[in-house]
Amino acid sequence: MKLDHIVVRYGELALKGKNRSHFEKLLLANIRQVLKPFKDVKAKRIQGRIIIQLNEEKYEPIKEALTSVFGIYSFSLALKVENELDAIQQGALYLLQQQNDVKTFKVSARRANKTFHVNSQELNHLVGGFILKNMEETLKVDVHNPDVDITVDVRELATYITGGAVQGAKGLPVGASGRVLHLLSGGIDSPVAAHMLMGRGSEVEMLHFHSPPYTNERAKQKVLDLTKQLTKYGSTIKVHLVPFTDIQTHIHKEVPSNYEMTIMRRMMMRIADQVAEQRGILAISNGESLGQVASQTLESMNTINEVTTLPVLRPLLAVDKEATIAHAKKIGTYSLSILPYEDCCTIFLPTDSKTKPKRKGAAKFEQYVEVEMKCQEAVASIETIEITASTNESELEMLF
Ligand SMILES: Nc1ncnc2c1ncn2[C@@H]1O[C@H](COP(=O)(O)OP(=O)(O)OP(=O)(O)O)[C@@H](O)[C@H]1O
Repeated sequence: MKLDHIVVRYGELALKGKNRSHFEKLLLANIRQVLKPFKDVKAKRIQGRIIIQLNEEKYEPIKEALTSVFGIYSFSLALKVENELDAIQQGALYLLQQQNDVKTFKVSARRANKTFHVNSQELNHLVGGFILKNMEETLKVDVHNPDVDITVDVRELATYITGGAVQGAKGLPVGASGRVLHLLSGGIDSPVAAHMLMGRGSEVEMLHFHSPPYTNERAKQKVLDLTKQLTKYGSTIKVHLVPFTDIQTHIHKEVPSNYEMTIMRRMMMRIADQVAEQRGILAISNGESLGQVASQTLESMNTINEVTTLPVLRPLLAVDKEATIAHAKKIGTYSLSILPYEDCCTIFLPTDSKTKPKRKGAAKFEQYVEVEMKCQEAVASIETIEITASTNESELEMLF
């Protein structure tokens, strides 16, 4: 006997009625994506579960990969046996024998296959009784708080027996809620905001503005490394790199310093709007949090938002910095984000940025900026890179 299967359960998905099959397919595709580095595994859908066959692959690294995938409620290492009472009893006994220090247990049987001749209640008794007969006398049944809960899941073609579940990332599978164009900098906040959107089923495409030679290759590399880290959560991610030097130098020359930041952000937002339109994306997102810096006041958001009619999603709007940092540490982006780098927003950074810029003021100073032409040029020069969970270090470096 061999514990060489994983049973994956999904929670919220089950609530989604007619969309269920679509979501299941997405989840399966996302699971397959993160399992790509493991050559020997196979994942398939069966009656409300996803079953992963490990073959010769080890469980631990696969467990690690699965805990990140949004849409998984929980999963368990499982023993697959024939739909026969004897095989189920032997399997459950074997599974319990693999565990250390077990004083109490219970059996939770579920019969998705109603043609199986024993119902769930009877199965609990028959399997529990068999275990008690064949284990030491000190072992007891505890239905409320057992050391081990043996689940027996009788499916159409086979029965899966498990002895405990690992919590999944929950949420919705990436892609279930459409696509969002996310403004990704190399800072702490925007990767966290992207991760939160992914958790609600959004597929994110990244838009990053860089200004060589003021920002260097390492800054670009950092954004790709952050994106690569985010692919762990269940999808491939496209990164659109926008050359921004020309626009920034132009603004720096033509606009009074206290409106430079606002006009620069409006240009970013216009470019995002155009890219979203081209790609059929319905919303833009960023890592802004209310009141954090000059550009993140309500007045500033109001003035910057004016240039797009698309919804601008701000998952971190009401989140404290401390909580954002804790989140970044949890998802593995923090150590990358704190590496020193030059963001394009910090070059030529004026010290007198208006914290309460007005729409009228912005429109007035934009008269001196070739808004349309500069945005079009920038959009035409975008470089797009697709990153997957299996893109390795050397491939990331070769992208340049
Ligand atoms: N170079 C950039 N490319 C794309 N988006 C950017 C860039 N710089 C900033 N942004 C977007 O604007 C938001 C606000 O940026 P800002 O520099 O004001 O704040 P921040 O606290 O440094 O944010 P972060 O930690 O996400 O960099 C970022 O969260 C990000 O969504």
